[in-house]
Amino acid sequence: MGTPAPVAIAAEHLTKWYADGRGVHDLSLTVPAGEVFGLLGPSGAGKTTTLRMLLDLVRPSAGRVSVLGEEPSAVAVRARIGYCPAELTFERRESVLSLLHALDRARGGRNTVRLRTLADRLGLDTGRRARSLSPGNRRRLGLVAAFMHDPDLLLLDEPAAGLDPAGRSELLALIRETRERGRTVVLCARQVSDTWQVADRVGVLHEGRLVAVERVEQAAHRQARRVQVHFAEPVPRADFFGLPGVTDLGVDGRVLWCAVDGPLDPLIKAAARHTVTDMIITEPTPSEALIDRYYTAVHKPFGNRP
Ligand SMILES: Nc1ncnc2c1ncn2[C@@H]1O[C@H](COP(=O)(O)OP(=O)(O)OP(=O)(O)O)[C@@H](O)[C@H]1O
Repeated sequence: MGTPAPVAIAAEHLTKWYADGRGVHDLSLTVPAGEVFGLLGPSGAGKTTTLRMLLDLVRPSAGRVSVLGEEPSAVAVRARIGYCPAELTFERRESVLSLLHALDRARGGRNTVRLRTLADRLGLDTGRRARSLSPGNRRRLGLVAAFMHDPDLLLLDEPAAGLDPAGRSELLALIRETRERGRTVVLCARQVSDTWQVADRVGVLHEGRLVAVERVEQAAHRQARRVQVHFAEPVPRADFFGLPGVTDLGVDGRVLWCAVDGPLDPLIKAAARHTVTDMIITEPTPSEALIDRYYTAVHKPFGNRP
């Protein structure tokens, strides 16, 4: 038997109860080292609470979690994590550069070159005063602070919020490079948009429960294909009604359209009873598939637990 792959995060029945049943409930999830994991969910779903339990900023009410093989409270593990919170406020008058240098010194002072490179890449003006930064620049500063010591685990809460398209694509490039070096990234987002481009897997949180976990590349394959069939003569809709895997069926004279989840064989056999002149099959893009799975999970949990 081979050596098991290292695990970055192992959560078992992780729970944080707030009043009125809010919080995070019974979350079990394993994130292997070297994975980019997207935690998706609408506002209030429990994304931030989950990250805060990984950081020991919130203590679980029940269940347990290990981070990089340790308890989240272990001092040694803190230095190996980079965290960019969703909300960033800076009260200090000093410049962005002084702030970053102070943070670097606190971490052992080895990353002055890397912090400048990161600031340049993300377009952060390090001469400005930290407390006068725009929301987009606060996000850039938070990202530089999270990435600059090249941590083993990055926890990024809404990392693309407030960034312009150039900043977003630089962030995605940074996340990809981070994964190539074997680091682990967990990113939380309300929207699927950027996440599918960079995540290996996504999990969907809904009302504090992890209702789906899916590999991004599999989401597209598991999604129904759209099929359009053209016939030489008009066909009756009844000939195609109730075929296994066929939904959203429509027939208008000589054209039939539908969605097919699973084998195409039943549809092809039914169509072959008529003269087929054309057949067009479209696969959903990973983005369309994920958005669809996401909304299915949030509105009708499908129980695909990790
Ligand atoms: N300190 C707290 N006291 C009471 N309830 C809280 C506390 N922190 C979070 N909650 C509640 O727990 C639930 C999950 O909140 P959380 O901030 O984790 O969600 P989220 O998915 O990160 O949302 P958003 O996308 O809006 O940041 C929400 O209903 C929230 O109101």
